[in-house]
Amino acid sequence: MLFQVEMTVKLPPDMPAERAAEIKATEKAYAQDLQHAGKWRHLWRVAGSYANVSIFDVEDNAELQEIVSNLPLFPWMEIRVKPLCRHPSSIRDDDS
Ligand SMILES: O=C(O)C[C@H]1C=CC(=O)O1
Repeated sequence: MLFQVEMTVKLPPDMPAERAAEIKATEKAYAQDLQHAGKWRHLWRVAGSYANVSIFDVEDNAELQEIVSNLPLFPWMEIRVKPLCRHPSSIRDDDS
């Protein structure tokens, strides 16, 4: 199942820079592992914002919940999820 997930990160301004850097490094490793595993298909920065638009390819809602809630930045994120399905006018034969 494909989902579009929009994540907006709002770190507290008083979080020490070293702590923020540590969380971001852990987040990067987690995100890259999921990309290598094919679960996190696309990861795009929203220009001008500390936000991303991502496409996840997961088994079901429960797997998406598991992945997203384990993001190291999850406590400081606003997340919006939209389920996706194929568009009848798409010129592609599959969801690539
Ligand atoms: O930077 C972000 O958009 C937040 C988060 C998502 C992947 C990652 O490495 O950090």
